[in-house]
Amino acid sequence: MFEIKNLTAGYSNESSAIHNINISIPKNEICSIVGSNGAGKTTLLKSIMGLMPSKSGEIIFDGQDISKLDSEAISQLGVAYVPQGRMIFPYLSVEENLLLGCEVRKMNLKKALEIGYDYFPDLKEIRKRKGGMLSGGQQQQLAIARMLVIDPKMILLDEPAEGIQPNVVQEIGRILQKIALDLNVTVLLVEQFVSFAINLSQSYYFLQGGEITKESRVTKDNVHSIVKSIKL
Ligand SMILES: Nc1ncnc2c1ncn2[C@@H]1O[C@H](COP(=O)(O)OP(=O)(O)OP(=O)(O)O)[C@@H](O)[C@H]1O
Repeated sequence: MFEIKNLTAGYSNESSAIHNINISIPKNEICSIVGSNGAGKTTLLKSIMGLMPSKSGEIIFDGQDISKLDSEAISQLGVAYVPQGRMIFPYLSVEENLLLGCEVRKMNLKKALEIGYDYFPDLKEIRKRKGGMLSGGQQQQLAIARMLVIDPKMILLDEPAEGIQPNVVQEIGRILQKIALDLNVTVLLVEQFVSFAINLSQSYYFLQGGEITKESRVTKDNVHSIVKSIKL
Protein backbone atom coordinates (compact mmCIF):
# COMPACT_ATOMS: atom_id res chain seq x y z
CA MET A 1 0.00 0.00 0.00
CA PHE A 2 1.22 3.50 -0.92
CA GLU A 3 -0.22 6.16 1.36
CA ILE A 4 -0.23 9.91 1.64
CA LYS A 5 -1.45 11.29 4.95
CA ASN A 6 -2.44 14.92 5.51
CA LEU A 7 0.13 16.23 3.03
CA THR A 8 0.44 19.99 2.65
CA ALA A 9 3.02 21.60 0.36
CA GLY A 10 3.55 24.91 -1.42
CA TYR A 11 5.96 27.35 -2.92
CA SER A 12 5.86 30.04 -0.23
CA ASN A 13 5.46 30.26 3.54
CA GLU A 14 2.14 32.07 3.27
CA SER A 15 0.20 29.79 0.92
CA SER A 16 0.00 26.11 -0.01
CA ALA A 17 -0.53 24.66 -3.48
CA ILE A 18 -1.89 21.39 -2.04
CA HIS A 19 -3.66 21.07 1.30
CA ASN A 20 -4.23 18.15 3.56
CA ILE A 21 -4.06 15.46 0.86
CA ASN A 22 -4.97 11.87 1.79
CA ILE A 23 -4.50 9.13 -0.79
CA SER A 24 -4.03 5.39 -0.56
CA ILE A 25 -3.18 3.04 -3.42
CA PRO A 26 -3.08 -0.73 -2.99
CA LYS A 27 0.06 -2.38 -4.39
CA ASN A 28 0.16 -2.94 -8.16
CA GLU A 29 -2.93 -0.88 -8.84
CA ILE A 30 -3.32 2.15 -11.10
CA CYS A 31 -4.64 5.33 -9.48
CA SER A 32 -5.46 8.61 -11.23
CA ILE A 33 -5.52 12.12 -9.88
CA VAL A 34 -7.63 14.25 -12.21
CA GLY A 35 -7.74 18.02 -12.08
CA SER A 36 -7.60 21.13 -14.26
CA ASN A 37 -4.67 23.51 -14.86
CA GLY A 38 -3.24 24.76 -11.58
CA ALA A 39 -5.13 22.24 -9.41
CA GLY A 40 -1.86 21.08 -7.84
CA LYS A 41 -1.21 17.84 -9.73
CA THR A 42 2.46 18.47 -10.53
CA THR A 43 3.07 19.85 -7.04
CA LEU A 44 1.75 16.61 -5.59
CA LEU A 45 4.05 14.47 -7.76
CA LYS A 46 7.05 16.67 -7.01
CA SER A 47 6.34 16.38 -3.29
CA ILE A 48 6.19 12.58 -3.52
CA MET A 49 9.43 12.56 -5.49
CA GLY A 50 11.28 14.76 -2.98
CA LEU A 51 11.64 17.57 -5.51
CA MET A 52 9.88 20.05 -3.25
CA PRO A 53 9.70 19.95 0.54
CA SER A 54 6.37 19.23 2.17
CA LYS A 55 5.17 21.48 4.99
CA SER A 56 3.45 18.70 6.89
CA GLY A 57 2.16 15.17 6.45
CA GLU A 58 3.56 11.76 5.62
CA ILE A 59 4.23 9.80 2.43
CA ILE A 60 4.44 6.10 3.16
CA PHE A 61 6.14 3.91 0.56
CA ASP A 62 6.89 0.27 1.36
CA GLY A 63 6.17 0.92 5.04
CA GLN A 64 8.61 3.85 5.27
CA ASP A 65 7.91 7.59 5.53
CA ILE A 66 9.77 9.06 2.54
CA SER A 67 8.51 12.62 2.98
CA LYS A 68 11.85 13.88 4.30
CA LEU A 69 14.08 11.98 1.85
CA ASP A 70 15.71 13.63 -1.17
CA SER A 71 14.83 12.63 -4.73
CA GLU A 72 17.97 10.52 -5.18
CA ALA A 73 17.11 8.40 -2.13
CA ILE A 74 13.48 8.08 -3.27
CA SER A 75 14.46 6.90 -6.73
CA GLN A 76 16.90 4.41 -5.21
CA LEU A 77 13.94 2.94 -3.31
CA GLY A 78 12.28 2.23 -6.67
CA VAL A 79 10.02 5.23 -7.32
CA ALA A 80 10.30 6.43 -10.94
CA TYR A 81 8.96 9.74 -12.26
CA VAL A 82 8.03 10.74 -15.81
CA PRO A 83 7.61 14.52 -15.65
CA GLN A 84 5.37 16.62 -17.87
CA GLY A 85 7.30 17.15 -21.13
CA ARG A 86 8.97 13.74 -20.66
CA MET A 87 12.61 14.95 -20.54
CA ILE A 88 13.80 12.95 -23.53
CA PHE A 89 17.34 13.89 -24.56
CA PRO A 90 16.85 15.20 -28.12
CA TYR A 91 20.37 14.53 -29.43
CA LEU A 92 20.60 10.98 -28.06
CA SER A 93 19.09 8.01 -29.89
CA VAL A 94 16.15 6.03 -28.54
CA GLU A 95 18.56 3.32 -27.38
CA GLU A 96 20.95 5.81 -25.73
CA ASN A 97 18.01 7.41 -23.92
CA LEU A 98 16.99 3.97 -22.65
CA LEU A 99 20.48 3.09 -21.50
CA LEU A 100 20.87 6.30 -19.51
CA GLY A 101 18.50 4.94 -16.87
CA CYS A 102 20.63 1.81 -16.57
CA GLU A 103 23.79 3.76 -15.76
CA VAL A 104 22.09 5.13 -12.67
CA ARG A 105 21.05 1.73 -11.34
CA LYS A 106 23.99 -0.38 -12.63
CA MET A 107 21.65 -2.64 -14.58
CA ASN A 108 22.56 -5.35 -17.07
CA LEU A 109 22.25 -3.34 -20.28
CA LYS A 110 21.16 -6.15 -22.60
CA LYS A 111 18.46 -7.31 -20.21
CA ALA A 112 17.27 -3.76 -19.63
CA LEU A 113 16.86 -3.15 -23.37
CA GLU A 114 14.97 -6.42 -23.74
CA ILE A 115 12.45 -5.32 -21.10
CA GLY A 116 12.01 -1.88 -22.71
CA TYR A 117 11.53 -3.31 -26.20
CA ASP A 118 9.34 -6.12 -24.97
CA TYR A 119 6.72 -3.67 -23.74
CA PHE A 120 7.27 -1.10 -26.49
CA PRO A 121 8.22 -3.07 -29.63
CA ASP A 122 7.73 0.02 -31.80
CA LEU A 123 10.73 1.57 -30.06
CA LYS A 124 12.98 -1.23 -31.27
CA GLU A 125 12.13 -0.36 -34.86
CA ILE A 126 13.28 3.22 -34.30
CA ARG A 127 16.11 2.57 -31.84
CA LYS A 128 18.67 4.57 -33.82
CA ARG A 129 16.41 7.62 -34.23
CA LYS A 130 17.25 10.74 -32.22
CA GLY A 131 14.92 11.55 -29.31
CA GLY A 132 14.17 14.99 -30.77
CA MET A 133 12.77 13.41 -33.96
CA LEU A 134 10.11 11.34 -32.19
CA SER A 135 6.38 12.08 -32.09
CA GLY A 136 4.74 12.91 -28.76
CA GLY A 137 3.43 9.36 -28.44
CA GLN A 138 6.82 7.82 -29.21
CA GLN A 139 8.46 10.15 -26.67
CA GLN A 140 5.96 9.13 -24.00
CA GLN A 141 6.57 5.46 -24.77
CA LEU A 142 10.32 6.04 -24.52
CA ALA A 143 9.93 7.92 -21.22
CA ILE A 144 7.93 5.03 -19.72
CA ALA A 145 10.31 2.42 -21.15
CA ARG A 146 13.25 4.34 -19.64
CA MET A 147 11.60 4.01 -16.24
CA LEU A 148 10.92 0.31 -16.77
CA VAL A 149 14.50 -0.63 -17.46
CA ILE A 150 15.47 0.45 -13.93
CA ASP A 151 13.04 -2.06 -12.42
CA PRO A 152 10.77 0.34 -10.51
CA LYS A 153 8.22 -0.54 -7.83
CA MET A 154 6.18 2.56 -8.47
CA ILE A 155 5.81 4.87 -11.48
CA LEU A 156 4.58 8.47 -11.27
CA LEU A 157 3.35 9.95 -14.56
CA ASP A 158 2.56 13.62 -15.12
CA GLU A 159 -0.09 13.98 -17.86
CA PRO A 160 1.01 11.06 -20.06
CA ALA A 161 -1.79 11.75 -22.58
CA GLU A 162 -0.86 15.38 -23.19
CA GLY A 163 -0.45 16.19 -26.87
CA ILE A 164 -0.83 12.58 -28.04
CA GLN A 165 -3.26 11.20 -30.63
CA PRO A 166 -6.23 9.37 -29.06
CA ASN A 167 -5.40 5.93 -30.53
CA VAL A 168 -1.80 6.15 -29.28
CA VAL A 169 -3.05 7.26 -25.86
CA GLN A 170 -5.27 4.19 -25.64
CA GLU A 171 -2.32 1.97 -26.59
CA ILE A 172 -0.17 3.55 -23.87
CA GLY A 173 -3.00 2.97 -21.37
CA ARG A 174 -3.18 -0.69 -22.34
CA ILE A 175 0.58 -1.10 -21.89
CA LEU A 176 0.46 0.61 -18.48
CA GLN A 177 -2.19 -1.88 -17.34
CA LYS A 178 0.01 -4.73 -18.52
CA ILE A 179 3.05 -3.29 -16.75
CA ALA A 180 1.18 -2.93 -13.45
CA LEU A 181 -0.02 -6.52 -13.67
CA ASP A 182 3.08 -8.28 -15.03
CA LEU A 183 5.80 -6.38 -13.22
CA ASN A 184 4.06 -5.66 -9.89
CA VAL A 185 4.34 -1.92 -10.34
CA THR A 186 2.05 0.61 -8.65
CA VAL A 187 1.13 3.47 -11.01
CA LEU A 188 0.05 6.96 -10.00
CA LEU A 189 -0.84 9.27 -12.85
CA VAL A 190 -2.13 12.82 -12.92
CA GLU A 191 -4.28 13.82 -15.90
CA GLN A 192 -6.68 16.30 -17.43
CA PHE A 193 -7.89 13.70 -19.95
CA VAL A 194 -10.53 12.37 -17.57
CA SER A 195 -12.03 9.48 -19.56
CA PHE A 196 -8.61 8.05 -20.42
CA ALA A 197 -7.41 8.23 -16.80
CA ILE A 198 -10.55 6.87 -15.12
CA ASN A 199 -10.97 4.00 -17.59
CA LEU A 200 -7.42 2.90 -16.88
CA SER A 201 -7.59 3.03 -13.10
CA GLN A 202 -8.85 1.05 -10.14
CA SER A 203 -9.30 4.24 -8.12
CA TYR A 204 -9.35 7.99 -8.70
CA TYR A 205 -9.15 11.28 -6.81
CA PHE A 206 -10.45 14.65 -8.04
CA LEU A 207 -8.10 17.50 -7.15
CA GLN A 208 -9.58 21.01 -7.15
CA GLY A 209 -7.76 24.10 -5.89
CA GLY A 210 -5.20 21.94 -4.12
CA GLU A 211 -7.75 19.79 -2.28
CA ILE A 212 -9.27 16.38 -2.91
CA THR A 213 -12.98 16.94 -3.45
CA LYS A 214 -14.06 13.49 -4.68
CA GLU A 215 -12.63 10.01 -4.64
CA SER A 216 -13.78 6.49 -5.30
CA ARG A 217 -12.85 3.02 -6.42
CA VAL A 218 -13.51 2.55 -10.15
CA THR A 219 -15.48 -0.49 -11.28
CA LYS A 220 -17.11 -1.62 -14.52
CA ASP A 221 -20.44 -0.48 -13.06
CA ASN A 222 -19.51 3.06 -12.03
CA VAL A 223 -16.84 4.05 -14.54
CA HIS A 224 -19.21 5.89 -16.90
CA SER A 225 -20.99 7.80 -14.16
CA ILE A 226 -17.65 8.88 -12.66
CA VAL A 227 -16.40 10.17 -16.03
CA LYS A 228 -19.68 12.05 -16.57
CA SER A 229 -19.62 13.57 -13.10
CA ILE A 230 -16.20 15.21 -13.45
CA LYS A 231 -16.17 18.60 -15.11
CA LEU A 232 -12.77 20.25 -15.34
N1 LIG B 1 7.43 27.25 -9.17
C1 LIG B 1 6.31 27.76 -8.66
N2 LIG B 1 6.32 28.87 -7.87
C2 LIG B 1 5.19 29.38 -7.34
N3 LIG B 1 3.95 28.86 -7.55
C3 LIG B 1 3.87 27.78 -8.34
C4 LIG B 1 5.03 27.16 -8.93
N4 LIG B 1 4.62 26.10 -9.67
C5 LIG B 1 3.28 26.03 -9.53
N5 LIG B 1 2.83 27.04 -8.74
C6 LIG B 1 1.43 27.28 -8.35
O1 LIG B 1 0.97 26.16 -7.60
C7 LIG B 1 -0.37 25.84 -7.97
C8 LIG B 1 -0.43 24.38 -8.45
O2 LIG B 1 0.33 24.25 -9.64
P1 LIG B 1 0.65 22.84 -10.33
O3 LIG B 1 1.68 23.07 -11.38
O4 LIG B 1 0.93 21.86 -9.29
O5 LIG B 1 -0.77 22.51 -10.99
P2 LIG B 1 -1.14 21.41 -12.09
O6 LIG B 1 -2.43 20.83 -11.64
O7 LIG B 1 -0.01 20.49 -12.31
O8 LIG B 1 -1.37 22.29 -13.37
P3 LIG B 1 -1.05 21.96 -14.95
O9 LIG B 1 -2.08 20.94 -15.36
O10 LIG B 1 -1.25 23.28 -15.61
O11 LIG B 1 0.36 21.44 -15.04
C9 LIG B 1 -0.79 26.85 -9.03
O12 LIG B 1 -1.50 27.86 -8.39
C10 LIG B 1 0.52 27.35 -9.56
O13 LIG B 1 0.39 28.66 -10.02
